[in-house]
Amino acid sequence: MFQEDEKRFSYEDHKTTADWLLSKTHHRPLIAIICGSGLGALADSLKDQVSFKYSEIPNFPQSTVHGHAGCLIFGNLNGKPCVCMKGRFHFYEGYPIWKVTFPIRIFHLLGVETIIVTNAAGGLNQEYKVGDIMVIKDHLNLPGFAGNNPLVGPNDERFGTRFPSMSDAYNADLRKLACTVGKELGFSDFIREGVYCVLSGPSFETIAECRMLNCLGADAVGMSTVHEVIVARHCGLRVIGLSLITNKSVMEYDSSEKPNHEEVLETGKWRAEQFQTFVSTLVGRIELNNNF
Ligand SMILES: O=P(O)(O)O[C@H]1O[C@H](CO)[C@@H](O)[C@H]1O
Ligand code: HPA
Repeated sequence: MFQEDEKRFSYEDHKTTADWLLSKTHHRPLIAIICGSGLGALADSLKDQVSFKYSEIPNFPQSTVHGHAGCLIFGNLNGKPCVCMKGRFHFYEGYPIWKVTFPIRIFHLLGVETIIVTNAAGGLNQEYKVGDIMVIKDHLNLPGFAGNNPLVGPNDERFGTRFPSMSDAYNADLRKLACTVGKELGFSDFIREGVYCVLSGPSFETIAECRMLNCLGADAVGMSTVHEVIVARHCGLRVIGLSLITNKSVMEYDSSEKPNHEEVLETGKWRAEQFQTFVSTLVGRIELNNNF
């Protein structure tokens, strides 16, 4: 399970990447956004863009999944200075978990205060429909139960404490704001609040696994986000998570439905405009430098 043959990045390695980026752009982002599968169009709405391919950024991993372009984009969204990952890294791509979460500490060193983590997810909650947007209330870190937590290993106090709390992982004020913004936009019919569960993937869940996860309290399931959130909270970032329900999890043995990545990307395209409006309006309303 652990892929620890590579040397971990030190604090200084992270500084090298952050300083390189700061020397190449005049932008000083306070909000970071991670685009989930098929949700990369979100990054295109940034104004005054400065963009870097992951391949040109020192120490950055590469995106290998269809629907994850592999660009870091700086710019303004609804008047707020942002940096946007158009493409994230997943454990199933073969990266050690500390590499999957590497960009989060870079955001921290760039001066980011708040992170918006988005993903595509399967809907376990039987009331959820394809196209619903779930504001993440909490998570289940199933790989973490087996010791796969991105904070395993030596702790560098310059990033954060050895034992960070996760009981407040998803900021309550931001969750409330997201629900208010959803109502104001007339999106109430498809805005939900629920629990996201991460699995390592890349295989989708079996029917028995979906049933089990739902019994455990998960409303949606995916293969990302949680590790990023743990590292973000460790270094003091404020977090809001949004899942686009791209497919219904298969819960019945007589169903002929099969989850697939094409459907995930298609739903992303179908909901793209409203998803962008939602995130952009939310960004416009986030208060910055407020000592949360
Ligand atoms: O979580 P994101 O990156 O949005 O992608 C989700 O979609 C892919 C499966 O279709 C998996 O990578 C899953 O995690
Ligand atoms: N399962 C896991 N990850 C996913 C799914 C799913 O059904 N849909 C999108 N990402």
